[in-house]
Amino acid sequence: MSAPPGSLQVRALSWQVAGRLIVDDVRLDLTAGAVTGIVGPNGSGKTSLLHLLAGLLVPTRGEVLLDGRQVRHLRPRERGRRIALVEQKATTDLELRGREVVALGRYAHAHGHRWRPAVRRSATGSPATWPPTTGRPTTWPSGTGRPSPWPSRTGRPTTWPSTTWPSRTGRPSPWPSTEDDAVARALALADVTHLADRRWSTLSGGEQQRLHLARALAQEPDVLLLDEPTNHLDLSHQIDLLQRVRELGRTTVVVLHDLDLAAATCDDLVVMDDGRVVRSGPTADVLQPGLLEDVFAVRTSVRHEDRLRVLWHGLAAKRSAGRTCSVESDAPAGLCAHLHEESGSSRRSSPS
Ligand SMILES: Nc1ncnc2c1ncn2[C@@H]1O[C@H](COP(=O)(O)OP(=O)(O)OP(=O)(O)O)[C@@H](O)[C@H]1O
Repeated sequence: MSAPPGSLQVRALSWQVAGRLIVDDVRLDLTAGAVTGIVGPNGSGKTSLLHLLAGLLVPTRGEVLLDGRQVRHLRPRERGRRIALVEQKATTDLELRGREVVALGRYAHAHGHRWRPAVRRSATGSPATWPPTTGRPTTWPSGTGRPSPWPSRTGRPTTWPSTTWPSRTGRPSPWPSTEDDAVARALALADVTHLADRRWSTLSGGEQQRLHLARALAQEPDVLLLDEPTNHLDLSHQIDLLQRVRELGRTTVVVLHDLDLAAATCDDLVVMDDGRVVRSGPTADVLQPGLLEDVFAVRTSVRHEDRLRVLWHGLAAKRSAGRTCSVESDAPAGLCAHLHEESGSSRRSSPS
């Protein structure tokens, strides 16, 4: 029996911008179908790593392989069919309906159009024009200074795709009913069918976030990349969304800040700090109070009850400068050696 699609290998991956190493020599093996959480402090490089996995950033060194093939070398449409990314922030001033937002996820699947605008690369390596490599808008106009506005001013319909599809000649060709079915399926999977006819600008942050998930599901990807998908959701919707994601059985990489939610959801965890992976492996092995205290500067306990739980008890002593583990820090002595070993670098260890 052949292996299910969607295994990801990350080989010695680094990304540098403006002279600063943001992602530093990351090596990971993500099993097809597993849910892997990425946790780490603000600015530790989680989003950047996710964008490298999606092929949206050009690595300075190293590579990402999807089922043995370099993600960067996949044709945009194939990448759009195989990898879906839900961004942390995505907004638009366009008056799209919920259904149209989800239909954007079908771009890479729809047949009969040959329109292929060029993708320019900005100096930072981010896509500068739409469409992105994942086959849909990677970042909508958001004022973040990253990719440029979508859609362009070339006269494409602003509400596209709706009931028509732009043909090569500019005449609308029918939007296939199979596409409508796929959109309806994605709306149902994300439990947002009731938002299909709502205007985007009238939706709450949580509703928009759940529609973003539906858009990604409409891509029917092998790999689902989610950047803080629960940050606008109430507790019940957080649990519900992550359960739905688990039930999909797709290779999923999800950035989460809530360690307890990560404990409940993820098969594997990757802990990042300062651009590096300080620990990765099965969730229960990774979630150790000593490691969490050193990385997050928070005192925690980890319980194996009906499920794995992470409880926090308060702030730990301030981390030493540069997040290094030093002999003066409160971290257990063994942890320095561990971080040294895991990172394969002396950067985290104090000079002896
Ligand atoms: N294009 C860029 N140019 C300059 N610096 C950047 C760029 N992209 C990211 N950075 C910097 O890289 C660091 C890591 O950013 P990233 O968004 O990957 O972190 P993160 O772990 O996802 O953070 P958060 O938890 O706050 O979302 C940050 O200090 C950020 O300012």
